[in-house]
Amino acid sequence: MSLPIYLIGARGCGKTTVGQALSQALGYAFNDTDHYLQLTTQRSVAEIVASEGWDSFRARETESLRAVTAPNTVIATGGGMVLAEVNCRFMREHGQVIWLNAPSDVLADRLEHQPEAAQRPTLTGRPIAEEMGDILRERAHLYRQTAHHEVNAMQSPDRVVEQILQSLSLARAS
Ligand SMILES: Nc1ncnc2c1ncn2[C@@H]1O[C@H](COP(=O)(O)OP(=O)(O)O)[C@@H](O)[C@H]1O
Ligand SMILES: O=C(O)C1=C[C@@H](OP(=O)(O)O)[C@@H](O)[C@H](O)C1
Ligand SMILES: [Mg+2]
Repeated sequence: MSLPIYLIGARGCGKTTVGQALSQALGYAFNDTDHYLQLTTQRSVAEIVASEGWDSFRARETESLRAVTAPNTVIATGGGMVLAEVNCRFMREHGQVIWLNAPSDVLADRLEHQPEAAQRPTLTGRPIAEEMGDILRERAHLYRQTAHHEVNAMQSPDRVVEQILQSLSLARAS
């Protein structure tokens, strides 16, 4: 039995994409807190936020984190998971936490190509490039202090997976 692996980081850093590939590489299950929420509520993130507001979405997100936590599982979290200290503590106590780090211009570029508006309603009302700059300024310290390992997310998904595996095996060996 191995501890769950949590992927954290801002929108567009690749948590969902890399998480699926990492789970296959390890032979683990895969889960995603946003997918879990969509499945259990039958609503998109945008619909939940529009009808209940962000505070309610954040409360549901905390419940999802607990619900999807299981051994031998890779868990892609939503970008705002670290906003609640209780979530940060929970992830550090229950598994290995990996931060997929990329600069705001790279994130904005990915999100402009693949906005997935139902999954990512605006956080600030500002244009995406400015929004991602604001978000990283606000959250970078939370990602940094919550993560056991930081990985450069500006590489191909396969390379990111390799780097994560390397970080985890080095951690096990030491
Ligand atoms: N390492 C990567 N290199 C290039 N594009 C990526 C990478 N990881 C993810 N993407 C692309 O960026 C977008 C957001 O990826 P996603 O996995 O949904 O990110 P997150 O779950 O962190 O918001 C998708 O279009 C995806 O194909
Ligand atoms: O950064 C955020 O606050 C959010 C990121 C989204 O997930 P991804 O990071 O998977 O896009 C989703 O949870 C929601 O729109 C809020
Ligand atoms: Mg995602």
